[in-house]
Amino acid sequence: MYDLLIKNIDVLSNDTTINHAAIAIQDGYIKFIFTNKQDIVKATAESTEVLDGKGQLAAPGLINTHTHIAMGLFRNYADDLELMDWLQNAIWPTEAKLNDHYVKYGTQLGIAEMLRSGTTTFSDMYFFMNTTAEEVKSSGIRAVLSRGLAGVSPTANQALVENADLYRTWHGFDNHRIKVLLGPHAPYTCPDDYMEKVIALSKEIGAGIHMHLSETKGEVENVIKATGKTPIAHMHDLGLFYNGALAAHCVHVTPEDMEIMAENNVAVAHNPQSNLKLASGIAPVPEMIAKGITVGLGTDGSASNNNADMLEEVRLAATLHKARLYDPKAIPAQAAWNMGTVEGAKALGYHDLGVLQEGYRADIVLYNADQVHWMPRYNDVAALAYSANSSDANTVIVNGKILMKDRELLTIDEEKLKAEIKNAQEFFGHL
Ligand SMILES: CSC[C@H]1O[C@@H](n2cnc3c(O)ncnc32)[C@H](O)[C@@H]1O
Ligand SMILES: [Zn+2]
Repeated sequence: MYDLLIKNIDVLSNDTTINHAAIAIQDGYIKFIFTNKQDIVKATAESTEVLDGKGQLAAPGLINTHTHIAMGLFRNYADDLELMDWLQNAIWPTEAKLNDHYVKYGTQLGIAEMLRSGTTTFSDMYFFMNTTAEEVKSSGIRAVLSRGLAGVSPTANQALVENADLYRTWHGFDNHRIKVLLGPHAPYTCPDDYMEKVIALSKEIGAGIHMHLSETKGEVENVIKATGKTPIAHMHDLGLFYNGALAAHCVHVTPEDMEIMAENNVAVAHNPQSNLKLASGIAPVPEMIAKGITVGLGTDGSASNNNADMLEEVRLAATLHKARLYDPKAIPAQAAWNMGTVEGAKALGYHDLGVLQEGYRADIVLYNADQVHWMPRYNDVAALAYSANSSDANTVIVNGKILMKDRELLTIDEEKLKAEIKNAQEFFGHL
């Protein structure tokens, strides 16, 4: 018996579209992709639920490797500022007013937005993460959660305890639908003695690391001034990369940094929209990929993006580097799509996610491809990278479960959510 069969569907598997196929799902995995008519008739009789995918393209769900998802609460709140001004004078004073209630609805807002735009996994770094985990559990989305850690904070040691508790409670939940990492925020908030505690904790409990690194020129200059080394080289010398790491941004990295990253399994979360909007710069992504570094895509928070739409990041990744290098092949459509899916999955430690293939996890988006802006259908990867709208995502499946059907969210009460976000806006007020 199959739990779910999606039939009459075109399936994007790697770089090829398989027409008139059926996807059989069992226990959260893609069991078979059938093309033979008789097999499909038989599987239909053997399935608990059958979805008709007529006119739709099944593609892997998008994977957001770096966000602060509850920051949707501060969307369009403080714009047109560079990173440190934005953090110190707008965001951090406002975040001081956060509590479980607001993080709950901020997280729900982000999950609703992600599901509606075809994202099925997100990697988050924020506060009140037990609440975030509860929202991930109830919504059905996949997530890798890190409790943000700042060594300069009065609650720095308590935050370490909370991150360890988060790991012990949630890591591995629902066949690794939830994973947990440690989240040291950045070199400018985590002094060396604190980083040593983070590394020791990582070794003690076996948790991986997620950290902002080399985001701005100023950050790199300050670390060089203090240590004589770049942030990447300095963190390497402290031992942070003993078991790899997920590094967000890496905009200002040297060829020597890239060697360290490649040799030490440091994966990158590239956030092109946030880096542009905060005027941080453009990460040397083609150069990193050429060195063998795994690069996924992220939105960063919706206060610096200002949305959680991963299809926009795929498009930017495919176009930005062409213009920077005057090279139309710098990041081809397929490479950008892979960064938004299977490469992002690898960056988060999932090696059976991000491709529609037998034996892979069943995180699937059905796009309504029977629309004029998809036609003619020469190349579906190019369509996704260059022509599609994220609202073309019609039905979303995570871990074999349908979370959005015909654009209706099945696990989130959107009317209640919108009312709660209006209340939150009143609470936080204007700057
Ligand atoms: C300690 S929880 C995460 C922390 O990070 C802040 N943040 C949001 N966007 C960025 C960014 O681009 N670089 C560095 N820090 C960022 C967020 O507001 C939280 O305070
Ligand atoms: Zn960030």
